Amino acid sequence: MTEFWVGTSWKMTKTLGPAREFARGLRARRDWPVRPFVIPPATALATVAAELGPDSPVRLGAQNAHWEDAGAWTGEVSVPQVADAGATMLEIGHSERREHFAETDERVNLKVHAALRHGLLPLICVGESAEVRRAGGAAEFVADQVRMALAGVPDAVPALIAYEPIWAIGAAGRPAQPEAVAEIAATVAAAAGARATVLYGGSVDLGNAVDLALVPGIGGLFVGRAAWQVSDYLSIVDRVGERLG
Ligand SMILES: O=C[C@H](O)COP(=O)(O)O
Repeated sequence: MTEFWVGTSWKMTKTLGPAREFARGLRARRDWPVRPFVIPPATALATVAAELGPDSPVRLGAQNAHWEDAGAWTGEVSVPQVADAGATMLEIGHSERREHFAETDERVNLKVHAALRHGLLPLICVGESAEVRRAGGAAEFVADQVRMALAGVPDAVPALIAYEPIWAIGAAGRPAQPEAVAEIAATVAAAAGARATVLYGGSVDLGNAVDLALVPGIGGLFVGRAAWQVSDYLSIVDRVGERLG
């Protein structure tokens, strides 16, 4: 297995049946040429964890958790709760959460600390809007997001940073060019130091995965729609694994 990460977030898709089916497809896989991870909705975490089994090489993540450990926060889940359900990593600061759920840089930082307090690996999402990129401020914007997310976190603590430009995400998005990704990967590395592994996300698919995986400074791919079928996810894993292996 290379150290290169390839994972998918299901966002708000899949009830328990399809979640179980995806997890069975992962469990059936014996050899992994990359470091796999899957990030189901909170409702499916325990089911997927049970299907994967205790020693699975597939890392399980939660899409969100509150920064407090417990309390009167109706509708929220805490880091201890998602950990109890099987998560060992925590996605924080996805642009959809920043835009729709008031996930500010301050809250991102609180959630990073909460994840680390409970031994979860933070997967911190950063990325600029189309307006910021057009104005020439993408690198500075992303560097600021990274610095604020990691404020107060000791240098030696590992973290994954997913660079996901907002304009690249989703059905209306277009994948970033490798040159732009390389520039931001270097920017993130400078802001976060050696503890950070930089992933790229935003309209990754089978056709562009290798080009994006080969970008200097990129240590993983974070895939959405193109990996929501387990066979499609495994095709991306295989194609990237063949080129990096
Ligand atoms: O969580 C994954 C990213 O938001 C990318 O989503 P996408 O591959 O569907 O553009």
